[in-house]
Amino acid sequence: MAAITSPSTLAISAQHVNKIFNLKTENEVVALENVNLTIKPGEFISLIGPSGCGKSTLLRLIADLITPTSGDLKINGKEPHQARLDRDYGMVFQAATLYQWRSVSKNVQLPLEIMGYNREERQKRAQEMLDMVELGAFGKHYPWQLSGGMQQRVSIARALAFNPSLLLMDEPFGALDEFTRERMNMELLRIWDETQVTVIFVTHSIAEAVFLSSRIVVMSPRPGRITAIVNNDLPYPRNNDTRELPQYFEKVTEVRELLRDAHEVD
Ligand SMILES: Nc1ncnc2c1ncn2[C@@H]1O[C@H](COP(=O)(O)OP(=O)(O)OP(=O)(O)O)[C@@H](O)[C@H]1O
Repeated sequence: MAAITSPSTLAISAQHVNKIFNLKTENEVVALENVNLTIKPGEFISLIGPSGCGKSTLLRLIADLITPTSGDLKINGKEPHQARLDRDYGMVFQAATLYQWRSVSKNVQLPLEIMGYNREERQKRAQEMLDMVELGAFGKHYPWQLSGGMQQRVSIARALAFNPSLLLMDEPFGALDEFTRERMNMELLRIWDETQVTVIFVTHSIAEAVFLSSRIVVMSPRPGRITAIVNNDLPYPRNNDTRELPQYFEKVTEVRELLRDAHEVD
């Protein structure tokens, strides 16, 4: 089931969003302070910043895994809870979180099973998704028979199986070697282009953020704030040649300096 969104609706609208953990206790942590961010459908947004600046917290607020302490947050114009019920997003984490005792195809089918698709529909859709991530021949394999990069591709196939309008990714390639990571970056851009999904991507890597994103959200810690939003007009489609462009290096330097400034404020 596709998440139906009118083209004019923002994918994400965050206005004055605050998140304080352990409010009014001695362990109080201001994880996010006055976050204002709007994301249009089809954008590729990276969240970047040092450890503890609230990147995962922002993603978890969007996914309705936690709720804001104050402020207004809408997903496709809806409350996060409603967006969750409507399955507006799929999620991919750093660890592939696949069920080792289920075949690759059965892992991709899992959300469809929960949503009540019949067996034939599930199998057809899982095969389409596995073809998309170039694992069409691996449906009968088990996750433990696949490399880390292949397992993450299965996670992406599963997250997109029910055609969500948003894909939330929390350091999905952080555990992969540099070479696999660069290949996965290119695969992800191809999938983004094919599906037109809106991506929100958490990363520690400046190079990854610049290669992938149409905009980069720079954050600083204690309290977690957005300190800059960088437009990235490097042309798509991007490929290995993109990484050699002078504009690519300029953008990497720009983001690095913004991160350094954000840290110095701390
Ligand atoms: N459930 C929680 N209870 C208390 N504090 C929390 C909780 N979750 C996160 N925090 C705190 O909120 C702040 C932001 O954490 P968050 O995990 O969002 O940062 P991050 O930028 O994703 O970090 P990293 O890059 O290390 O994953 C941190 O200070 C963290 O300790």
